Amino acid sequence: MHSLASLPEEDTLARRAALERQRQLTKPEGSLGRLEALAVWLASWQGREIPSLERVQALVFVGWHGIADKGYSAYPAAVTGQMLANFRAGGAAINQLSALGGAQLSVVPILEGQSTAPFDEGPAMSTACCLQAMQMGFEAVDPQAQLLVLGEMGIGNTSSAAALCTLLFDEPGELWAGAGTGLDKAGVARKADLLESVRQRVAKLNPLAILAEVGGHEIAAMAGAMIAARQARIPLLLDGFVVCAAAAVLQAINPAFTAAMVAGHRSAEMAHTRLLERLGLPPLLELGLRLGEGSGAALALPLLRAAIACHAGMATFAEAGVSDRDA
Ligand SMILES: Cc1cc2ncn([C@H]3O[C@H](COP(=O)(O)O)[C@@H](O)[C@H]3O)c2cc1C
Ligand SMILES: O=C(O)c1cccnc1
Repeated sequence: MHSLASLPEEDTLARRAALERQRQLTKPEGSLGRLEALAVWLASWQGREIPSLERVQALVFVGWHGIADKGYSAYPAAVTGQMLANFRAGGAAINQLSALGGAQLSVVPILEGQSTAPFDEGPAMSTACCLQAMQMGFEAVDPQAQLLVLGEMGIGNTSSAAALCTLLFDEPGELWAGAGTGLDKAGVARKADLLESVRQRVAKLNPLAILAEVGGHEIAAMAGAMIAARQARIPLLLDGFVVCAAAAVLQAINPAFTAAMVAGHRSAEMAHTRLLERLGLPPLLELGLRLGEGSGAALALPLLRAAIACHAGMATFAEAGVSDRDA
């Protein structure tokens, strides 16, 4: 996975060309708002003045969590494997939304049949296991993809993601505990206690050690995929709280990671707002989703397509014979 200390930069020439093109298109400067920035962002990471989204990859990683047997999710741990079958049969939300957004979906179980250890007792994963899961994610990325959408499935993984945030930012667990699949108030309070006890138990660790300590296999795989994408300069569309927690691990290693990321949506999971602020990423959509699977990112894909459609298809002032403001 090479060094994470130096990451490839965006293509500043492509960026400048895209900015210049935006200036010449037949609209008041800035009038397409974030669509303009999205087109320029895609151009700068794809390294071309006019970006393309013909080849979009959606990767959903599935992981099994030891903590899921301890009542921190509203649903039983068995749902993880059952949903894996549902993804394969085409029956999950992400199957519909990735098809609608024009993404090629792959579902990748990470260390199937092997749960992480419950992190209330000790480390969730060994370092070797964490690296293995990261490697699986790394290798799942299509090097030719023009954009990557990541998603996850794993009952218990909002506890894992919240524990990651608690340790990465060294903040009280109650700031990061949310309802996940639908815990009630008492359930969320118990989840906050879990996070706080982990914070007391675990000494200050580096970000990768934190990932092994409280992460899930699918979260480690997402981190690996994010590294692969970044090293290939593939821009990344983020989903909800759990995907963003994987991104936070990388941001803690190198803050430059987030430059190639856009947040597809703000999830209804309470702490996602706080996490997006920490990542410095304003969300594109806010629809009250709290599903995961990459659903919120897939839903934002048509916005990126709209940005490119305008960027690529609009006439310039010169082409259309329309007077520019200084004329
Ligand atoms: C049927 C079903 C489908 C899902 N698809 C995603 N999740 C989401 O819920 C889980 C995290 O929430 P918690 O930490 O509360 O368990 C993850 O699997 C996540 O992807 C689902 C959950 C369920 C029940
Ligand atoms: O925001 C998310 O990613 C999320 C929220 C609830 C359940 N699973 C995922």
